[in-house]
Amino acid sequence: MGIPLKQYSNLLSDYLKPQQGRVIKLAIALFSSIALQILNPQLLGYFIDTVTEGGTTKTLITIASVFIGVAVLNQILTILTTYLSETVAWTATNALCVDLAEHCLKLDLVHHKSRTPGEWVERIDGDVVALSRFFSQLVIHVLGNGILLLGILIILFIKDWRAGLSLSLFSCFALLILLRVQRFAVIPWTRYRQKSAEFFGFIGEQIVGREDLRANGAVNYVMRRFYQTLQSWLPIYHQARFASTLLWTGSVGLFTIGNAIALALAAYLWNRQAITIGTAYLIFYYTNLLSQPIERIREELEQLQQVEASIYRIQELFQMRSCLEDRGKISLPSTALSVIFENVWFSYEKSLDKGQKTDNQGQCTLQNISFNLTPGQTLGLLGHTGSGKTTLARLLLRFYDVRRGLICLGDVAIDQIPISELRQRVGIVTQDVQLFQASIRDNLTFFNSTISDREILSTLELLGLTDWLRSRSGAFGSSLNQGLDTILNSDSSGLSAGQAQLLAFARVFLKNPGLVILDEASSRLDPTTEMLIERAIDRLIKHRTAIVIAHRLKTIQRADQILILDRGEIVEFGDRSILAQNPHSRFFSLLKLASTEFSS
Ligand SMILES: Nc1ncnc2c1ncn2[C@@H]1O[C@H](COP(=O)(O)OP(=O)(O)OP(=O)(O)O)[C@@H](O)[C@H]1O
Repeated sequence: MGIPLKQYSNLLSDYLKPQQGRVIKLAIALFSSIALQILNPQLLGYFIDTVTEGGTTKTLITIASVFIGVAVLNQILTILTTYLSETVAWTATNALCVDLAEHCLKLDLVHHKSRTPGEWVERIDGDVVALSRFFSQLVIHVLGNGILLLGILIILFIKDWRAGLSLSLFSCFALLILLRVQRFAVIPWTRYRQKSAEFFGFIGEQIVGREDLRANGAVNYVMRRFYQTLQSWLPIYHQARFASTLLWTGSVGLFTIGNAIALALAAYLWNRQAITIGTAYLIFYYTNLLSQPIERIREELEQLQQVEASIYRIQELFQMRSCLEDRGKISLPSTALSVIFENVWFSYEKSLDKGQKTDNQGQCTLQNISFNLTPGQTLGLLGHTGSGKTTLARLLLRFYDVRRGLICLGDVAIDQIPISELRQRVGIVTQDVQLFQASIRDNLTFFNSTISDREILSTLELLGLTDWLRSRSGAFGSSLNQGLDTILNSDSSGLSAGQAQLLAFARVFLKNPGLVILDEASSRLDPTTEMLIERAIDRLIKHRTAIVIAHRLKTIQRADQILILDRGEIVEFGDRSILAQNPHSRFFSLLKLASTEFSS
């Protein structure tokens, strides 16, 4: 995989620079603690030599007191280091998480649909959390432990050059071996994280579809897939852990060899009276201490294997680019918007270009679509399921770009309009109303605090939702304003389909768009809700251009123009009243069919 060093340093400088002060304090605390770790054994050696040379009790007590003081100070520094490194880590990972989430939100639907929601969560949150150690400890600890290692070797050289030389050679050898071996564990850890993302994607999907799964008796099937996923995950985890265990075993073996060398060397030098017993103890102690930085560096590098996989996947996400270019600069008029489709071809398949090629069914999703709507007109969009009605609506919001042809809104080509403005001026109500676990106010305004409660309440009044809100206000007192604080459930529980759609109408109303797209609910509603919806539609489309994917006769009768799609092609387009009177038109037949159904 081999991520270039520059990418590590870029990541570090981007997210650690804003907390420079804290990082410096962390480095000072860590380096002071290292200095104390090197100093303390010297006190022990001095203590031993003082005892063997018959030093006074007072001197021994002083040395012991300083030793204890240094040990206590070291503990305090360790606590401080932990606190600072956790703070640095979480501040940096939170910032990275925000950047990644923002980046992903800007990606187009092609990217969003390429992964399940759970996979996205794992990739944005899971991978970033895995990086917390990288930010807080990796660099500082590798550097700190490198310095500790160097300090110990210098002391050993000072004590005896033979001890210094042999243990320096040993340390280099141990580090080289461990560094070589650790590379082999990167691939299993990458596979492990990918599998984890897939697993959470699977779980997320099943939770969202739990009602359908239970209703259709698919629980056993889901459980079987759950076990299968776990079964395929386990061997990958085993491989990754096995690679890490190999590293651990290797390092334990190496340190045992190191200790044996130190013991033999200390015994040899002491026998030849080249060193005192205190120094012999020090050589052994420092060799033991050597294992700490080498082991720590190994541990950090092991973390780096896991982190490297996460960094790789994070970079991959950052490198994803939206297929939609947001370079438009032309603003839309604030009135009702005209709509022009001119020879529009579209296919969901990326490889298909310019509308010449075909999709799985042998044709483009939309083919050669041309029609005009003047400002304020309502278009009734009809067609069999899968004929391309929703796709046509998605193109108007620029969720996808056309392959060929032109779409204009308010006489401006839609790729010339800034995407945020376009989506502000086009309101859509889909069948699948998405509510958030937030107050009614936030659900209606989408967290736009410039919209006043007065505006919200008058919109709800206009749409006939005041009684519904009053029933919600009960728990909060009598004030309707307080009722707006009611928290809604994200899964719309407690709301009928009609009420949820009325709330979606209110949302669009508050946006005051110049074009409204309404994908009417096909389910049958009770007469009262149906009446409320009819009234709401009338108010919503008044003084606005509207495209209504209509399922009910009443709604169709509102349309000025009718467009019928069949397998992505326009098979009829024209004035509703003219088509309704032409017995040869498809619309005439549809009306006849609908009125028969209605009367039966
Ligand atoms: N995100 C997508 N990726 C790939 N193909 C898609 C996607 N969405 C829809 N399609 C395909 O495009 C075609 C048109 O679908 P579309 O949803 O526009 O039809 P529709 O007329 O709105 O249907 P319905 O009335 O059932 O909502 C269908 O063949 C569908 O399978």
